[in-house]
Amino acid sequence: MGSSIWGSVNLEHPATFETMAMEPELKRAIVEDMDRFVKRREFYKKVGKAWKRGYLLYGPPGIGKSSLIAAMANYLKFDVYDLELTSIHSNYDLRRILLSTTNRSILVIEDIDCSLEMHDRQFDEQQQFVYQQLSNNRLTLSGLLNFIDGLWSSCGDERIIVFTTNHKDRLDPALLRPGQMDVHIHMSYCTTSGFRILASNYLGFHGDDHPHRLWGEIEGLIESAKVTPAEVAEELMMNDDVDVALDRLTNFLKRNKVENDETEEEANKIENQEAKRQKMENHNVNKIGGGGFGRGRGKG
Ligand SMILES: Nc1ncnc2c1ncn2[C@@H]1O[C@H](COP(=O)(O)OP(=O)(O)OP(=O)(O)O)[C@@H](O)[C@H]1O
Repeated sequence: MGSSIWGSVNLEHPATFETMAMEPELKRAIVEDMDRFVKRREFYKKVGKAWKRGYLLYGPPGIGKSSLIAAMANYLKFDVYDLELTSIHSNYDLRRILLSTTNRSILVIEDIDCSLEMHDRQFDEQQQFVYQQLSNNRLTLSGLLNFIDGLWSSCGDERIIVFTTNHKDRLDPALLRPGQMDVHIHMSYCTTSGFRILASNYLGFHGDDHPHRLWGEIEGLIESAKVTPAEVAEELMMNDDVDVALDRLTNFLKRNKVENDETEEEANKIENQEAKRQKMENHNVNKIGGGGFGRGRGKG
């Protein structure tokens, strides 16, 4: 690695599946999937497919997508290449970049929703540029995947490709078809089990062994507060003192819960008003319909 064509990748990222704040079943499913994948050399050869597996990680920023990639790489002992789409200026570039990656590696393409069609027109100049580069070469992201497939079926073994997005709903449906990305991983806001892991990571504190006066309150708030593991981590890192750190976190969660409740209330109000307006409109239409605009009722 070390070449400027690659985005910055922290090879020393300490994340492991033990330190990931994620649901245990989801972690288990990912580990089992990777274990199965690395054992299937003969299978891929037999069916004549590139020995590769694609993962799509989606969820809001700060949910731990980059941390999960690091945990996967640390588990498999694979290298990580973070493909900077902005460094691609032609098919030739793409080919050269891909050929410089090694087997037993993870190729990461982050924030793929930003490099797709321009339907939402929220692109900054750099993203516009990438889009133009891709479309000038008639290369869409699903084309990019096919290109990678073709290349790897001839000269690539044990490859993982990870795409990340904050907005799965904005993706080109072609990318979501089976065969493009094998596993879709939804990463959600911090849960009770996630909080326990973060408290252990950042404070070395295990609530089950030494119940803390705020433990129950935090667990009661954490899911309705809808906060990301990164936000929880930030609060916990603010102080080494467990009492102070958990106090800070409790207040943070309370503030978030109040904000969420208010937003929800506002949304419900708007929804109710809209339903009422719709009902009135239907009522008026019925009235007008019944009142004699029907065909053939004029006096002629
Ligand atoms: N799910 C998680 N489990 C454990 N630690 C996490 C998790 N999510 C975030 N963190 C911690 O919070 C720090 C800051 O979060 P950051 O926004 O960099 O996360 P991330 O992995 O880049 O998330 P994303 O890629 O989804 O934005 C991370 O370096 C990591 O230590």
